[in-house]
Amino acid sequence: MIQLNNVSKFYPAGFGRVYVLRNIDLDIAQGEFVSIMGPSGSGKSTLLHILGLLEEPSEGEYLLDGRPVQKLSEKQRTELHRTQIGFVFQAYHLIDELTVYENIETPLLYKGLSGSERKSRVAELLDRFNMVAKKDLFPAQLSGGQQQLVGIARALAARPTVIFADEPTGNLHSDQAREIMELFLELNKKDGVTIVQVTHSEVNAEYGSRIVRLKDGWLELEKLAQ
Ligand SMILES: Nc1ncnc2c1ncn2[C@@H]1O[C@H](COP(=O)(O)OP(=O)(O)OP(=O)(O)O)[C@@H](O)[C@H]1O
Repeated sequence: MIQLNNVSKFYPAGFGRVYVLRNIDLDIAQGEFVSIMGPSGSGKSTLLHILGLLEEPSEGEYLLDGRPVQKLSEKQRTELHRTQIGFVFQAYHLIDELTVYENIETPLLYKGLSGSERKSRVAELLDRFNMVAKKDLFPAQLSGGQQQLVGIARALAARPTVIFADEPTGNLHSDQAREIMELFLELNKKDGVTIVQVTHSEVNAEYGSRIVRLKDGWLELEKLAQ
């Protein structure tokens, strides 16, 4: 589903370049749950942003479902983003002025769905995440864990095939973090959503079926499971 071939990312620095990612080869199959780990500054978020089409590689090729992403037009890429990809951020990135309901509905406004279809999708997510009673509250009136649930519900609203999550539990207590990880596991196992998460936590990483590690922008060789 996801294939990176020799992908690098660099930024200009003085007369040279500073490399953030170097010669990354990575294959992720549909239905996998992959955890990306590595020290601070090793390039994890940059890699996730490239995978989630939020940034472009400087070199190399990214194939998503066999299609070379760099060759797509801006319009095709936006379309792909809206239909296939959900992104979950550590800091939630909810819209403060919108209610829980409206935040979850936002990605659906661009999809040309009927009002009743939108309503039923949001209702289904509110129900699944036990947030029905909170639907008219604003993000500031929720706990961190609840805000992240809304962030995930929003990411799922358009029924993406893959979720990219950048330290989704980084701001949460361990109980809330466990709840989010259990939810990811369920989405992966039951709904077949491919999940790629960046995490600093070994405990969270173990929820994934595979852990890939970055160091100084290099992908370390994967150890085979015992
Ligand atoms: N726009 C930019 N210009 C120059 N350097 C950048 C830019 N964006 C990121 N970097 C550098 O790229 C490196 C990797 O950043 P990245 O956020 O991907 O790391 P990370 O592994 O996610 O770190 P953390 O765990 O601390 O979030 C960092 O050294 C950072 O300073």
